[in-house]
Amino acid sequence: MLYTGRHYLLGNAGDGRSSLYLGRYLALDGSQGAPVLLDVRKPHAVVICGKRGYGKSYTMGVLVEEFAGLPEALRRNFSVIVVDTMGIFGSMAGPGGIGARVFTPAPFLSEMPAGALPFEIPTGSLSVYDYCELLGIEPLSPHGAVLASAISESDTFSIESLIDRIHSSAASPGVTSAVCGLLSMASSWKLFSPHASFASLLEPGSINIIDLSGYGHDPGIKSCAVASLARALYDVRVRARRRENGSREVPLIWMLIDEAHMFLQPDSGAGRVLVNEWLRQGRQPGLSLVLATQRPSALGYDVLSQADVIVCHRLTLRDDVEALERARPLYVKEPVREALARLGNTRGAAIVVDDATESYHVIKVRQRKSLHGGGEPEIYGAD
Ligand SMILES: Nc1ncnc2c1ncn2[C@@H]1O[C@H](COP(=O)(O)OP(=O)(O)OP(=O)(O)O)[C@@H](O)[C@H]1O
Repeated sequence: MLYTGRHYLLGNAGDGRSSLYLGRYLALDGSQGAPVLLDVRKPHAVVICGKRGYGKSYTMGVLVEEFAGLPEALRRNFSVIVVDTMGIFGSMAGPGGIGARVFTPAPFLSEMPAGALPFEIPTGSLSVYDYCELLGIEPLSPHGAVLASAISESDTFSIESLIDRIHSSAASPGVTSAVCGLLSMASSWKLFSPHASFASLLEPGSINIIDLSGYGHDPGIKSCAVASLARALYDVRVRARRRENGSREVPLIWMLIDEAHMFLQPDSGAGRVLVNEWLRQGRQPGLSLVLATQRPSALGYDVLSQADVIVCHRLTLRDDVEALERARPLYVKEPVREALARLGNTRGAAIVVDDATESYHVIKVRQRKSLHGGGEPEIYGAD
């Protein structure tokens, strides 16, 4: 939409034609003013933070809805991929949704609404270090060496073929049985396949929800899925960028990750690829990242300072406020604590800090059009 009236465009200068409508400016008296938009002509690194229940996943959903609502010709530039750790974005698929597709690992497909698709990780997309991290093996131990040697035998392997290779190797029985036991556990997750590919996530204009909530008890498995996905998508866009000349071979990717602090530990595979490749180098290949978290302090200074847009809902923990204060750009004159006080208890209210325009605003994120799956469950039978 072309915005001729007064509006605030975050992330770039322009007329708002290629932008997502986030909400409205929120005045001190609680009244709402001019529209606030986020440009999508350039890639962005966005952090959405706030304490529990004040609107992080709701705001992420608004961004996804806005992508779905872009005019077809514009929308086809993008592929939107949501890493859904809590299973709350599935309502964007199916009736009353926005045409999103849900992908989930095979063991959880039967729990999903009809139409959900299998999510598999290509075995070759992970490094030896990733497998060691996933299985809790020290890479420089005899166990790590056995695993590394089995993986390096050929580019195409299944977890089951690794087990066979290790059984027929000269490794000691103790090491063999320990590593094969761990690999059998990984095989039971039904998450890996030598023939898997992420190509279907790259359909132009598609909105894809990767529901990993089934592995609720195990953050390591989710982290491994994110590492694999993030690395493969980075490689695809880097290669496409070299060949693209006036046309789009692979859509620009917006990856949105809820509960992002789980994936940004600097010593994890997911943390390394998200920080070193997506945040530091993602602009050139056209990769945008949206990270939502309750705990901005757990993201670390590096991540907060790399973000070019920060959307901060109500926050009360000292560590989190101080983390944002440390990353506060010079153009934000007001201390974060004072700015946050202006939000009060309003759900969906947020401070938005924007590097491109070197400005910050208090906004109220717009209401969702599709059902938000993240509200608290109701209590029945109380009356
Ligand atoms: N912009 C908004 N407009 C109207 N209501 C909102 C808005 N943002 C949030 N809410 C309300 O607040 C509730 C909680 O929001 P949300 O689920 O996004 O919380 P959250 O910050 O992601 O919490 P958690 O960290 O527990 O996941 C929503 O179910 C909705 O009712």
